[in-house]
Amino acid sequence: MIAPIFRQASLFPHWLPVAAARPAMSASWWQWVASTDSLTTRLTVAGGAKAFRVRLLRQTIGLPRRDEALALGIAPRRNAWLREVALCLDDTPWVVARSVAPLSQLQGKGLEGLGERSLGSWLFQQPDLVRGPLYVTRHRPRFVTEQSASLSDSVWGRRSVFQHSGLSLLVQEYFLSAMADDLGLPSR
Ligand SMILES: C=C(O[C@@H]1C=C(C(=O)O)C=C[C@H]1O)C(=O)O
Repeated sequence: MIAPIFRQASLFPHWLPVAAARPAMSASWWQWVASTDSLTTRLTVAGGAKAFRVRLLRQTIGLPRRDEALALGIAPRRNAWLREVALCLDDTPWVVARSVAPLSQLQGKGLEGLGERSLGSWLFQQPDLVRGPLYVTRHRPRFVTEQSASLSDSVWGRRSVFQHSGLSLLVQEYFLSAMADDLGLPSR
């Protein structure tokens, strides 16, 4: 039984440690949200015969949101590298993601030229990669709301900070209703 406090996104804190969100989550969604290996690989496998593709929505230099700067431990009014993508199966977005990194840490990493290649595929090839704790939200991804209603129709969102060779990268991923529909996953 799901505790009543979790029924409304407005009563669910913006970001909760993943273990604290577990009572509100079905076992099937837990398998996705609490996983710490490559989401790109998981989506490719779950998609079966469907083609996996990263659709680049926006890659730019701009101000992080305040909560993003806090998560990275950087000054909120400093420009950062921002990347927003939709992870699609047969052109249907299943996940939207927004990644943020401090500009000063990007030198020599080659991320500017990543384009529609998966950031995850690159990250998980790095031998010294360390992933920080996962946090979960029921709120929708605000960064895509102006672009399309279906891109912001999320079931769960999660985020964590990756560390690799002096780079801290905040990766935020929102699992969309279209993914739940295609995979027959529950509404929560
Ligand atoms: C972190 C991963 O990378 C994925 C790919 C992303 C991209 O290309 O921008 C963004 C977030 C992820 O969903 C992963 O595969 O686990």
